[in-house]
Amino acid sequence: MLVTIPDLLTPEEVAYIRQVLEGTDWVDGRSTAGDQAAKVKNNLQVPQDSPVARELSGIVMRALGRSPTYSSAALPLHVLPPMFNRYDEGMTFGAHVDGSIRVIPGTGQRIRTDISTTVFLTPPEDYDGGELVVHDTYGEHRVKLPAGHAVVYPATSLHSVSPVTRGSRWASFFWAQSMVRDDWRRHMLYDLDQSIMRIRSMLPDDDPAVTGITAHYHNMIRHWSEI
Ligand SMILES: O=C(O)CCC(=O)C(=O)O
Ligand SMILES: [Fe+2]
Repeated sequence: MLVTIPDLLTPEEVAYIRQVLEGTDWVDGRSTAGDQAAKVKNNLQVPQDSPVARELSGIVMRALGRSPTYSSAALPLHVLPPMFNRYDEGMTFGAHVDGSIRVIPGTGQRIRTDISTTVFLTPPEDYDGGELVVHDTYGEHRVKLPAGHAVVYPATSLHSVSPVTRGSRWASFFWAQSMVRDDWRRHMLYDLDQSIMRIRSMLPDDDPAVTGITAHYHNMIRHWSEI
């Protein structure tokens, strides 16, 4: 399941993050990639342990905390600190699958990467190319969103970033371990949650139909979650 989250970051947050990123050092993105991904990866990243990365990561984490869409789509158990990357003209990231296990810097805790997220930080009119291309069972999805918007997709899917042919594409990207490992189950829960919200806009919260379907949602989570 691929879910877009409009305005995850406010325009002020995007402007602040971009301003800080303007003045920071970037390193070769291959430093955090596994063997196969490193061969097809050509981008730049902010070093994960730099004070800038830590500060900006916090802004993105707080934005996730206020997003009901992220919570509902990802059902996150652990979120790795968001990182920051850029693709200047000619840069690209070929087809790869993200590494399945990553270590939370500082704590050493291992997390399983169930869900990948990209938060776009550059307005689409400022660059050509640079689409995130996600392959799933229904085919290929090309994603290029306004600055501040995010896309959430299963970390199990093959994906790539097409070459940037003009300008520079900046983004924040990160992984989460979900309480529900299976993408199809998460999809069903997300659809059910959307339907519950529509039903709740039509019926009072104490209507037996509302309590019944809400109980069903929670019982499915209880049944499927690993925490
Ligand atoms: O830049 C992006 O949108 C995705 C980055 C990515 O796929 C990765 O770092 O593994
Ligand atoms: Fe990736």
